[in-house]
Amino acid sequence: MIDARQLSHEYPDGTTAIRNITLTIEEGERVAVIGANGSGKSTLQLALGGLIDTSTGTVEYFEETTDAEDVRDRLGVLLQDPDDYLFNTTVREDLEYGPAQLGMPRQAAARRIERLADRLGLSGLLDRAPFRLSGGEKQRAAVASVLTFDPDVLLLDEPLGAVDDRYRERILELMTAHEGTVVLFTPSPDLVPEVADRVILVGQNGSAVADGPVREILTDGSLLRDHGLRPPTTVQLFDGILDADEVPLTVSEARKYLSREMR
Ligand SMILES: Nc1ncnc2c1ncn2[C@@H]1O[C@H](COP(=O)(O)OP(=O)(O)OP(=O)(O)O)[C@@H](O)[C@H]1O
Repeated sequence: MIDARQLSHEYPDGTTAIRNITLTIEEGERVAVIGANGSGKSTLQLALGGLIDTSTGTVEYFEETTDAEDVRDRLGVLLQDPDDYLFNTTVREDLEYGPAQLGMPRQAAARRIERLADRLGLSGLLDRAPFRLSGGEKQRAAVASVLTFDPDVLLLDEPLGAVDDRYRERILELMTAHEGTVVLFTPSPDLVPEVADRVILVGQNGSAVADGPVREILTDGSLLRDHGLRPPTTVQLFDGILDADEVPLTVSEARKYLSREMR
């Protein structure tokens, strides 16, 4: 789906944000790109989404093209700042924008928007001006706006930062239910096992320092700490008590483990 070769990017002020990153993301994969603040995740997302011209390297999409504009309708890129998505007069218009750009039939688009608005608690806010939404509402509206046109690949930069637990669950469910490929960029290892089966760790110098199965990377405390992160809370909790191959990665796995043990 996405084949990136030797991506490096230096911003005009001389900051090198990503260094020589090569990665391939296959159809249907669920990948989390993790890294500390400033490690280069957002820059990598912009590069994979074809929104910056990197200093070096190429990205090939769907074995077809290296020009993201040719496949814009197949890429759902959610940037970190919801304000980048919400620029129309009302939330409804923002949600209608993507499908309209792509020529989706009006009725199908309306049904999709209604369903997403319902799932994300936006139904009562559709006629509101986006700048009059709360931070979490804006983020939910931005998530809805990339899902409206059902892209083959979702590239989501921290889609959960501002939302409360109820909508966090809903967004995770929508990500899990998405039939295509999902790439989540996040500084929070805790989130990763909820959505991904593969992790790419970006080190603080902007290079990809590890790429592998979720359990292998998230239970490697020293690797994560070396790059400014910590293992998920449950892994920390069971550190030294359970082996890496049995340690619960999520709260629900931990509950199952404890209820079995305490029976
Ligand atoms: N427009 C810019 N001009 C100059 N430097 C930038 C620019 N945007 C980001 N950087 C720098 O590039 C590096 C990588 O930033 P990036 O936003 O990609 O990191 P990140 O991993 O997404 O961080 P966070 O977790 O804080 O969102 C940082 O050192 C940052 O200061």
